[in-house]
Amino acid sequence: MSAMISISGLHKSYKNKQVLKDVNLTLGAGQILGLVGPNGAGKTTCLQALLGLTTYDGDIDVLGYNPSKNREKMLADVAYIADVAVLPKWIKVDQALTYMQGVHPNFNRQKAEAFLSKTNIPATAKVKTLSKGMVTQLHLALILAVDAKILILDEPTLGLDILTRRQFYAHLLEDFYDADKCIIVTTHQIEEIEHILTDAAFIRDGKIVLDQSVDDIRSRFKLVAVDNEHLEQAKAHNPLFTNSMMGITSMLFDNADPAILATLGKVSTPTLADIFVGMMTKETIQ
Ligand SMILES: Nc1ncnc2c1ncn2[C@@H]1O[C@H](COP(=O)(O)OP(=O)(O)OP(=O)(O)O)[C@@H](O)[C@H]1O
Repeated sequence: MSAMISISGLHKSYKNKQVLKDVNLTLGAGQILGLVGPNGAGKTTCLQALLGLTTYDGDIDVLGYNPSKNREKMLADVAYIADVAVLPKWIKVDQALTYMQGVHPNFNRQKAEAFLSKTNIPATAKVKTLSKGMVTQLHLALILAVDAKILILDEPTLGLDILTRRQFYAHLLEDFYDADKCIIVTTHQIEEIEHILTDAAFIRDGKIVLDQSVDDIRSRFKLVAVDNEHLEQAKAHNPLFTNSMMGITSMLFDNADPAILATLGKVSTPTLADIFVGMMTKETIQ
């Protein structure tokens, strides 16, 4: 797999505050990476560096371009969407298409119109008269009509209801994604994007604390509903996270011996959200 995006030794500080600390990430065709972290972890700053929107120290290569030096050329093949609330309320649907045509060299207006013709969105409607779901569809039409190799989504579904959030990701897979493209999506709500990700990177206080394929993550971490008589024994195996609820104690283990875990209780594969909570609550990070 040759890299479409390569970030190495990325550091960023605002005044005296270091907000990105030695970030290293690589992404190739067919990968959908979830960059997940709590508020203020550095997700947006990382994407801004990637897009050449902020200064940084370190090396970033996007499709052979250095974003801080060749931003314009790079953006011909990169589509970037911040949260969908950024569409101005006063703009009409057809004006939004004209705007995109003006700013994006690879925007295909016919493709956007064909997508919109399958919705109930009138071309002359102003954004402020559309429901949130319709705004999402309009946003999708704008994204999908950009013939980009890389799609960068920063909290794309912030403020949308659960149905429209799900619809957004379903369309993304059906209408944008293919094996020649890659996508980075940031979110706090990992449970909603877990099913579309091939890879996940967890970021905490500007540091990447986990970066692996979802398959590898699922085989590395295990959740055990520990039998009461084995609690002390289980603790001795250093669980990453322990949660007791309604008389059941669940422990999350990282890279533990499956044969030992099986003696402690019922073993299952945790969701990425479970692992995220475990990694974020851990006091010290190796
Ligand atoms: N322009 C700026 N000037 C000073 N500090 C900034 C600036 N932009 C971001 N920061 C700081 O950098 C850190 C990372 O911010 P960033 O927006 O990248 O986090 P995030 O993970 O995207 O957070 P959220 O999920 O809340 O959007 C925060 O501590 C933030 O206060």
